Amino acid sequence: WGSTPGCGCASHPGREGSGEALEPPKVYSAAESQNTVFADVAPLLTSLLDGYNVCIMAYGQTGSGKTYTMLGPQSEADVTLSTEDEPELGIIPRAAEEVFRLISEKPPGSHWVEVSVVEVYNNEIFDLLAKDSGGTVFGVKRDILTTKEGKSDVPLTVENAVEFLELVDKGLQLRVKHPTLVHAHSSRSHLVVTLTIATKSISADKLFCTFPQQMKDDKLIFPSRPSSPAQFEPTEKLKHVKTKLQLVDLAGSECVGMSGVTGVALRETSFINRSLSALSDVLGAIAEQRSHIPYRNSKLTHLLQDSIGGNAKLLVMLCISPCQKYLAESLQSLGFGTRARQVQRGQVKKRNLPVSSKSK
Ligand SMILES: Nc1ncnc2c1ncn2[C@@H]1O[C@H](COP(=O)(O)OP(=O)(O)OP(=O)(O)O)[C@@H](O)[C@H]1O
Repeated sequence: WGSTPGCGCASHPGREGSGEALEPPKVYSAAESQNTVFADVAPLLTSLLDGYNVCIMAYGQTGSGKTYTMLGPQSEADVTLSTEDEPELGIIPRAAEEVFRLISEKPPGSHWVEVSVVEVYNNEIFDLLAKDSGGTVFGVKRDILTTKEGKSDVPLTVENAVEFLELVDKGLQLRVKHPTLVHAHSSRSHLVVTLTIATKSISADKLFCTFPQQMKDDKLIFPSRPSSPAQFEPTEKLKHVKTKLQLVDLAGSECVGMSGVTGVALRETSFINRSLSALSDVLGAIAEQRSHIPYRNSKLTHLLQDSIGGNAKLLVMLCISPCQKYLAESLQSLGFGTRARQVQRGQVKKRNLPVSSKSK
């Protein structure tokens, strides 16, 4: 059937809890360009370099335009993010380009980027970038290794947006897709692309230095002695502060009667619907400020814990079908969006300041 609107509404919990009224959700028509949508998304990426974890996710019924919104047009024959489709590229490639542009404005060597591409399929996490001994990429099942540093998967370092796109392309070849009655190229898994930005930073009690410094081998080098008494260790070891951008193309919420799935696909649908309902429960628990947030009820919410809970900013793109036939599904998606907008948190805290702003 005809394609869908890249309809989206944004939830910015970062402003909530401050008593400030929320902006009404933005609505985009099907004809709106990817460029216009991204122009509204881009400011959130500045927060990433300011020390916040950020999550941008697309939610909606199967076939409603989530993959188009997050990645760009995909066909069975070609799932690559071709630069020929540049005007149609979605949020993920554009976000990577913007992150590297922002980093290029920082002191050389002060930031680096690690990437992981995983899919959550039937409540299991598969690393789509893992290689076998011959160097061939294949999906490997992973456990979530959540640590205090927020490292929850196995990342690779990338130097620029082109390297990033090459990795995402490789991962996309392995993503599980099956035809359904609603969508011929239906994604059967949640795709989670994570960019971890590591920033060299000094500890808070060593912030008095106001003269030029350089970095070498993770040490601060001071070219001359300060005139005031030493308020720092000249060879103070730098801390690496990590913030995380998680870009999520969720599998579609699906009514079995409509999609006509049976067998393996029916099992997939059941896992998809259960994990989406776990995600909704987590947002509900955060919104109600419950003491226990059920992140561990599904691998999806566990994987996203750092970027939807705690000190994080979340943007939800809701994809809504223009077809009257799918009214019930559209209302269900709007219900999810309403829940996301109700999330109330205290003042969002930055993880730390990057070295460039601290040393001014
Ligand atoms: N705004 C748009 N402009 C042009 N084409 C679009 C737009 N949104 C979606 N499409 C097209 O509609 C079809 C379905 O979109 P898409 O694959 O993004 O759906 P989906 O929500 O990811 O589905 P599923 O959950 O089943 O994977 C695709 O052919 C896609 O290219």
